[in-house]
Parts: sequence; C-alpha cells; structure tokens
Amino acid sequence: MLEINQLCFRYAPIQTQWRFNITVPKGQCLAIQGPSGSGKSTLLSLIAGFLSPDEGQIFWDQRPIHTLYPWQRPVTSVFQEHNLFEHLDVFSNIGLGIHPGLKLTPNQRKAIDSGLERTGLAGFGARMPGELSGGQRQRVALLRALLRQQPILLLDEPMTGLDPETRAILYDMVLEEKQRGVTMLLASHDNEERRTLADIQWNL
Ligand SMILES: Nc1ncnc2c1ncn2[C@@H]1O[C@H](COP(=O)(O)OP(=O)(O)OP(=O)(O)O)[C@@H](O)[C@H]1O
Repeated sequence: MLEINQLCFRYAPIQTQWRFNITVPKGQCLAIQGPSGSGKSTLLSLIAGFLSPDEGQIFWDQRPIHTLYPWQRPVTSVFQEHNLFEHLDVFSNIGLGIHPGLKLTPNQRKAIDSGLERTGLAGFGARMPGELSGGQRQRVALLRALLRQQPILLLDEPMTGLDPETRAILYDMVLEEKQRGVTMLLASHDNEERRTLADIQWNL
C-alpha cells in the first residue's frame, strides 16, 4: 500500500501550500482530477522525489520512502516532457530504465524488441529521439517506464495526443501491469483515460 501522510509543499512562501493525504491499495490505480495548475504534477514529483516536501511522509509497504533519493525509490514515472536522453538511441533509452549500465540479459533485450513491436515502433530501436514524432517519443517513454517494472508507476497525461489505436494498445499494456500488482497514480484531464485505467478517483 502507498500512504501519503500530511505531505506539505509550496514552491515559494507566497504561493498556495498543498497538504496531501492519500492511500492507494497495492495493484490499484488512483486518478487525480483537478483543473490546470491545481497541483497534480507537483504531487507526482513529490512521490518520485524530484521535489522535497516541507513536511510529511510517504510510505510504501509501511517503509518510509520520502527520505530516499529518486533513483532509490520503488517508483517509475512518465511525465509530460517524456525526458528522453537526446544523445542515446531509442533502444538505449529504454534499456537504461532497466539497467543503468545497459547490461541487459537476452530476455531483457527481447522484451524491449517485443515492446517496440507491440507499440508500433518495430525498427525504431536505432533512431535518435530527435528523429521521432511527439507521439513516438511518448510511446518510448511509456515503454521505458513499463519495462522498468517498479512497484509504483506515476503517469502524467500518458496518452494525451495519441491516436485511438495506439491508445488501445497502451491501455492494455498499462492494465497488464496493474494486474501484475503495480500501484499507479494517474494525473489526467481525460475522462476516457481515467475511466479505462483508474479504480479510484480523487479530486484535487
Ligand atoms: N517550479 C515551479 N516554481 C513555482 N511554481 C510552480 C513551479 N512548478 C509549478 N508551479 C505552480 O504550481 C501550481 C501547480 O502546478 P502543477 O504543474 O502541479 O499543476 P497541474 O495540476 O499538474 O497542472 P496541469 O493540469 O496544467 O498539468 C501551478 O500554479 C504552477 O504555476
């Protein structure tokens, strides 16, 4: 279970202070709904460890994780910017998510190839991110997050702008992860996305 307990944060003294109290059972997806600027991405960044809370705690399976560096947390995320390494090809971008030194087993390499194929990116492994469309970058970022197989998956508008066929494939892949027991938070303005992926709706 993911527990967010009295987590407080503000960007600057004059700005709004958020106080988050949320529990997400293991293997469930919580959709965060709220107007633009209400703090959805901020909450995900706090869980990922990209921002530090002013006070409060985050527990995963009753162990505190708010004290850990981002790379030590049992978390993987897909943010709106997609954050691909521009100097590395698609295969390496995904592989780095699995092993930071790119020491991949044959099975892991196979998983990347079949993931690329499944998401319509067969043959794109050697392309550089700069040679991809926005939707293709988005698929690479999502595939990297899914193949990392961390217990907690944070999704910030993951399907925005994708065509219906690609969405359907990616929905299936995310739902498969949920069935494997992955716990998710989804920040989204999209009703279809929230209805398809989420078990719990939460208004910010
Ligand atoms: N680095 C920053 N410094 C100061 N204020 C920030 C910073 N990043 C975000 N904010 C402010 O914090 C508030 C929440 O932003 P956030 O990105 O979390 O909203 P959101 O709900 O994800 O919005 P959207 O739906 O548009 O993505 C906004 O008012 C934003 O302007």
